[in-house]
Amino acid sequence: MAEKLTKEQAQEQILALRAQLNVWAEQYYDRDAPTVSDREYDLTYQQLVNLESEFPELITPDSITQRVGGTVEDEFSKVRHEIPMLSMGDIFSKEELIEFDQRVQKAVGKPVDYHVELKIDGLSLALEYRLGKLFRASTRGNGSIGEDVTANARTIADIPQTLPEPLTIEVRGECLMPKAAFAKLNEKREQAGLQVFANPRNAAAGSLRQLDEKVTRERELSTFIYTYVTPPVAAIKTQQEAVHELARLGFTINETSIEASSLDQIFEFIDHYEQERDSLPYGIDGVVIKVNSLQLQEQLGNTVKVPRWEIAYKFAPEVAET
Ligand SMILES: NC(=O)c1cnc(N)c2cc(Br)sc12
Repeated sequence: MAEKLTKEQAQEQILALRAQLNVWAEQYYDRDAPTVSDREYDLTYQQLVNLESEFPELITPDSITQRVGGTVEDEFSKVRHEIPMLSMGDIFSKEELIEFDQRVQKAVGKPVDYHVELKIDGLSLALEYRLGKLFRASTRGNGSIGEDVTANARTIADIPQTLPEPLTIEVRGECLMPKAAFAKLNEKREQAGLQVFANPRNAAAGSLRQLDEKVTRERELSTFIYTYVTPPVAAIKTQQEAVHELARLGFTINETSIEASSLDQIFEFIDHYEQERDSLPYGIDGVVIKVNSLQLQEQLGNTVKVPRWEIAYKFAPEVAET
């Protein structure tokens, strides 16, 4: 017969089990790359449930056992994206950007203007409104099927719950955790003996995909919205106009974006933000260069996987502070 644990021993084991389960759940949800079998996860989860039932005074609201559902398999209902949430082609040099511009000019038969935007280090988010009310929020998932995170999105301060007009639209952007919120969260987690998040992107993903939206609310998430998906609005001819319309409707847009009629302007933007990156209050991992004309975006279309009208210029990974 195993010796009965003291309360201190039980507390230690409970914290360790929670930390491990949180890491596994985050891997399963944030990167769709589980490192353990469902069986190993479930056995460990059951160990925690047994310990907490033996020592109920040690149960805390943030324990993974306190989530509705609880196990990783059935946390979010699925959402089908009628218009797939595509990723983007990546480039890593100005020579490749010149090649991208040449491909675009060749395809449309003339030089084009671009809209240049920071690539935010967060996770993609789709927001659907019905008659001006937030109807549904979903993650990218695999591009066609994402998770319904509506309850969580309602806790994010800069997401409008109601639009100034009774519009039925879908918009998309990035959900992020600002660097200051990330530092504060990790400090709290370290003090509680919990696994810290590796970076703001994982912290945003882990926070948006919380089953308990009260936890999401505490995480100080924010958004930058950059795509007006549907319905097409005849008066909106360019990405720049689309972003201005998003701002008019109350969405948070990233004010650094510019229109560029030359590659030199784009190079200048890239150089500036590659240098300024550390001083920004949010994480970025590059620059997105989009053909500004929506008609030309339509004409260029997409390859099987990525649009032909936009490209992500990626910065070198940041050197982690030791
Ligand atoms: N400005 C943008 O379009 C933008 C910013 N940040 C991102 N992580 C992404 C991802 C896609 Br796909 S587009 C985009």
